[in-house]
Amino acid sequence: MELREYPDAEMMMMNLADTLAGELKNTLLTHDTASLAVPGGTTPGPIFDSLCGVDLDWARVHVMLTDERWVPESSDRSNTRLLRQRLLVNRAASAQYMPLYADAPTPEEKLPALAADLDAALPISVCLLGMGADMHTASIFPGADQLDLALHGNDRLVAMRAPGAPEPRITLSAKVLNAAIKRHIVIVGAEKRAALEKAQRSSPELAPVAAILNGATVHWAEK
Ligand SMILES: O=C(O)[C@H](O)[C@@H](O)[C@H](O)[C@H](O)COP(=O)(O)O
Repeated sequence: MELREYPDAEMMMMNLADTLAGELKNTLLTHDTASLAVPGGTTPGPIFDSLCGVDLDWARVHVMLTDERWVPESSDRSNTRLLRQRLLVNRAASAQYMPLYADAPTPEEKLPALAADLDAALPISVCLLGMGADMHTASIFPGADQLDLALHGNDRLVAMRAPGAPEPRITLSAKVLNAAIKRHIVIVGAEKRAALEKAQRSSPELAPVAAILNGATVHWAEK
């Protein structure tokens, strides 16, 4: 794992948007399409604000989430809603979005169809992940009902319920995340930095982010 420290979060977000854009451009030089996986939550909005204005051939880019909360787009909790507001706009409006949600009461009902659709966009070219202070990443939470499958199984997508998550989730598995050609993790604040350090000394069962640190670049700013 490589750790990049930044003087402040604003600079980090702009710098990271440039890095992701450069990696997507490089991928498009040698491939017909590229894929970008991004987290939801509260951290990545400013990255999306910069990235959506980048001049690249977005029509050849598949965009997906690393994980989704099982709620419709009308909910404030929907990660898709965040993407539609802040990433899939401006130049990036022509990207091909691959949703991890479909209208059904539970994720299990739609899992096979959503996983089959993802195939066209795998392996992920550029993957950005967030991390919670409880050391979850994507929706791979400590104590989740399908933790073992998400960490060690061959499935691309896993439906999860976890004590730390208010609604059912659907997440890319560690296998898919680790197959990404470029992997970045973005965290802000002293609490998450301490959690990252703890995760480096822990097993993935207790600290799921540990499962995807090898080969990743972690970007951190205190505030
Ligand atoms: O849907 C989600 O919640 C995310 O994809 C999740 O994995 C997120 O990245 C972390 O929980 C960090 O969230 P914050 O950025 O809000 O701290």
